[in-house]
Order: sequence, then C-alpha cells, then structure tokens
Amino acid sequence: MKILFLGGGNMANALIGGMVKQGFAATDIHVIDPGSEARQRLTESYGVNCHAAAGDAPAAPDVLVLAVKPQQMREAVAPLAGRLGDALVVSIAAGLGMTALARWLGDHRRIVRCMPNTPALVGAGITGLCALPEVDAAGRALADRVLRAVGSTVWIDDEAQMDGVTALSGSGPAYVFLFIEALQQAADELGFSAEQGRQLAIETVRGAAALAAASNDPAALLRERVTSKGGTTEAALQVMLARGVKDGIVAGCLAAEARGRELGKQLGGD
Ligand SMILES: NC(=O)C1=CN([C@@H]2O[C@H](COP(=O)(O)OP(=O)(O)OC[C@H]3O[C@@H](n4cnc5c(N)ncnc54)[C@H](OP(=O)(O)O)[C@@H]3O)[C@@H](O)[C@H]2O)C=CC1
Ligand SMILES: O=C(O)[C@@H]1CCC=N1
Repeated sequence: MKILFLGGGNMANALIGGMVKQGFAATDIHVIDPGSEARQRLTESYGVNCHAAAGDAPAAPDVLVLAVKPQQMREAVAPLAGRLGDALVVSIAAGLGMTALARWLGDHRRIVRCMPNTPALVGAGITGLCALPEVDAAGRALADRVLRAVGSTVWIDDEAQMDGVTALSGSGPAYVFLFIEALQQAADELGFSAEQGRQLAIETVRGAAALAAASNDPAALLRERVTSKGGTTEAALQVMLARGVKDGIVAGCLAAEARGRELGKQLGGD
C-alpha cells in the first residue's frame, strides 16, 4: 500500500513516526515537502521517500494524507487535482471542510477528514474521523487502519463537530503540556532540581490519566478522593478555581472551536 503525505511538518512526523514503529514499511511511505530541512529530518529519522515537488512523487497513491497548514492547502493540492485516480484522501487540516477540498481536488470525493494529535508519535494518539458519503465501508476501514496504527479512533457523523474534536483532542496536548510546564515551574520554586520536577510532574499526569482511563468513576469523583477536608489539595484547588483555571480551560476550548469554524469559512465558505 502506497501512502503519500503532502507536507512533512510536525504532524506528518508524528504520524509517520508512529506508523513506522507500528510496522508500516518506510519504503511504502512518500512525502512531498518543498523544505530541504523537513525532507532531511524525515529521511534521517524514518527512511521514508521524500520529494521536493508533487511532480516527483508517485501518482495515484492508495492513500494521500494532506498535512499542510489549512492556509497552504488550496495551493498545495492544485498540482494533484485530476491525477489522484481512486486514492483515498485523508485530510488532517484544522477547519477545512470536505466540500471545499473536494472542489479544489477537481471534484474528487473519496475524502476522509481527520483530526489526529501529536501523541500519535508514541502510539498514544486519538483521532476523530468523518467521511463524505461517497466513501464506502472499505475506504472508511482503510482510513481507520492508518490512524489506528498511531492510537485510537472515534468516528463523527456530523462534520460540523470536527471543529469541536480539534478544540478538545487536536489542540488538547498543548493544554496538557501547559499544565506540565506549570507543575515544573512550581517544582522549581519549591527547590527541586529540573530532573526531579520533570519526573514528579510527568508521572503525576501519566498516573492520573491512567487512573481516569481505568476507572468508571467520573473525573470529579476521582478529584474528590484526592481532596481531604482541610488538607493540601483543597488549599490548592481553592486558589486555582478562584483564579479561573477551570473556566479558562473551558473558554479556551470554545475559542479553539470558534477559530476552526472561522478558518473553514475563510478557506472555503462551506
Ligand atoms: N500540529 C498538530 O498538533 C496538529 C496539526 N494538525 C493539522 O496538520 C496540518 C499540518 O500541521 P503541522 O504539521 O503542525 O504544520 P507544519 O507547518 O509543521 O507542517 C506543514 C509542512 O508542509 C509544508 N508545505 C508548505 N507548502 C507545501 C506544499 N505546497 N506542498 C507540500 N508541503 C508544503 C511546510 O513547509 P514550510 O514550513 O516551508 O511552509 C511544512 O513543512 C495542519 O493542517 C494542521 O491543522 C492536525 C492535528 C494536530
Ligand atoms: O493549532 C492548530 O491549528 C493545529 C490543529 C490542532 C492542533 N494544532
């Protein structure tokens, strides 16, 4: 199976790294990226085939993963329009609707819109997927197989909800990294070494996520079990909530969703 990536940046690296670790053959993976540094990084890290321009890459791959920035997409796909054969197009671009993309691709409608996230690099991604009605069960299964190589998948019926997926899990790792940064800053202020702070912060996030995943209890109950009356956690949460931490996170997610919708309107109007 030939898989062609258009764009070899951060998210393509995360997906390709995860796929190669899961046994996808590097020789079957091709990447188009005009940047020589991007191509060198991919060749050296994973041994995939890199091309500077679309004309050098294999025509009609089995799967074409569109991994350029949404604002770069229209120009980037233009050389591919009309030469895709039966390829399954998997777009990971935030905001960009499938109707506009189909138009840009010369009315190619075998399109699956996905929203993965960077933990794909370590096989712990989560991807939301949504397909045009023209994509048959085999096409959906193929997209699912590619994305499941780098984590779990969730199918979404209504494309309008893809901006919500982007806001939660696409951008979500950045929110978690911000939280880890904050814990490490606190560790520093409390006199721990950088390595001690890193270990205490990261293992706490890893352990709490593992406990939440393994438990049927809601997160609020798990939180209450840590929070002894008159204890240290209560002291912390009072300050955090008073400073709007939880409301800020919810409002931030809604802002991300709104930005996705705005991008979609600016790009294609669909
Ligand atoms: N980063 C993330 O966590 C996630 C990103 N996404 C989506 O993935 C897509 C890529 O994001 P990300 O990897 O972060 O972005 P990057 O900017 O890191 O990667 C995009 C790459 O595409 C290259 N490029 C630009 N023009 C072309 C072209 N015409 N043909 C081929 N390649 C081209 C860019 O080169 P240059 O830098 O020289 O312009 C760059 O190397 C976006 O649409 C984003 O919405 C989805 C989920 C999560
Ligand atoms: O910030 C962005 O627009 C992209 C989409 C989700 C994560 N990164």
